Amino acid sequence: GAKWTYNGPDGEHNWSSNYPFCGGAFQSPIDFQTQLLRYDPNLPPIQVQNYNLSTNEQLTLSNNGHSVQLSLPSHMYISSLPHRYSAAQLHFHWGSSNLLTGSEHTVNGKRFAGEMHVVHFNSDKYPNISMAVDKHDGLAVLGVFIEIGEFNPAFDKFFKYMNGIKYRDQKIQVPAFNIHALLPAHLDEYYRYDGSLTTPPCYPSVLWTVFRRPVTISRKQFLALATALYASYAQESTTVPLHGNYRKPQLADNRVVLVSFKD
Ligand SMILES: NS(=O)(=O)c1c(F)c(F)c(S(=O)(=O)CCO)c(N[C@H]2CCCc3ccccc32)c1F
Ligand SMILES: [Zn+2]
Repeated sequence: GAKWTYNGPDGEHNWSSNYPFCGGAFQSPIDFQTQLLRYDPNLPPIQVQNYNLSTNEQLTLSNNGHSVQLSLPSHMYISSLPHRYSAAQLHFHWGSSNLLTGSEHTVNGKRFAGEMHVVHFNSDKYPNISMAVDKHDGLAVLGVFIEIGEFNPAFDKFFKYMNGIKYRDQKIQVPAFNIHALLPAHLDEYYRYDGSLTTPPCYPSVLWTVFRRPVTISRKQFLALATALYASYAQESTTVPLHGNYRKPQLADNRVVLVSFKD
């Protein structure tokens, strides 16, 4: 599709000229404002299966020009939703080296340092993510806020390979590891709403689950993420740093955000 960026003439305010859904309803991310929240006691804890991958599996770590993404095998899935949602990939959104605020969702205007998304597709109904990506019940994304704090050994399982994918479309194979270790504590506490892809084509096809509790990574780990990658190709003479890859909050319209916690 047409090229798009997070800033400049192809930035998010112009996405809708090439990608009409980006100007439509049910867009993501949104700001989780207290007055939008409604406690729902029937929201079950999130349960995932087969996230503890064996180290003799290999995953593809790639720089797609918009984010760093890690491919995930489809035998990983979410088991606590009405349909089975099988994993496809995980990726990140972050700020920049001097702007430690790059999450997409915000909580009463508070922006976290970054946000991880684990993208799944409805494998009960669709054979692969390409067939699911534009269907109303096609995708389920788990969102995890990232804060600066303690060093996080789980993230280093692939952060240490970032120098191999500095430029757009570079990819490497990395040993698989326990993806569950990337998730926060308390998978029973989360925000839930109907939304969209936060990048073009912005299809309103995502059941969002954003965990209340953040994970922490160290400042050194965050800077590695925020400064290692370029959105430009290796052979290009002008380098374009890959940072600030987060969409601003969209209108909630009259959407309700369900929460699984009372406080
Ligand atoms: N924030 S977000 O909405 O979760 C989100 C991103 F922000 C994001 F950058 C990506 S991307 O890395 O693929 C680059 C642009 O599509 C995705 N990809 C998804 C949806 C598009 C098709 C597809 C096909 C295979 C695997 C994953 C995906 C994405 F879903
Ligand atoms: Zn994302």
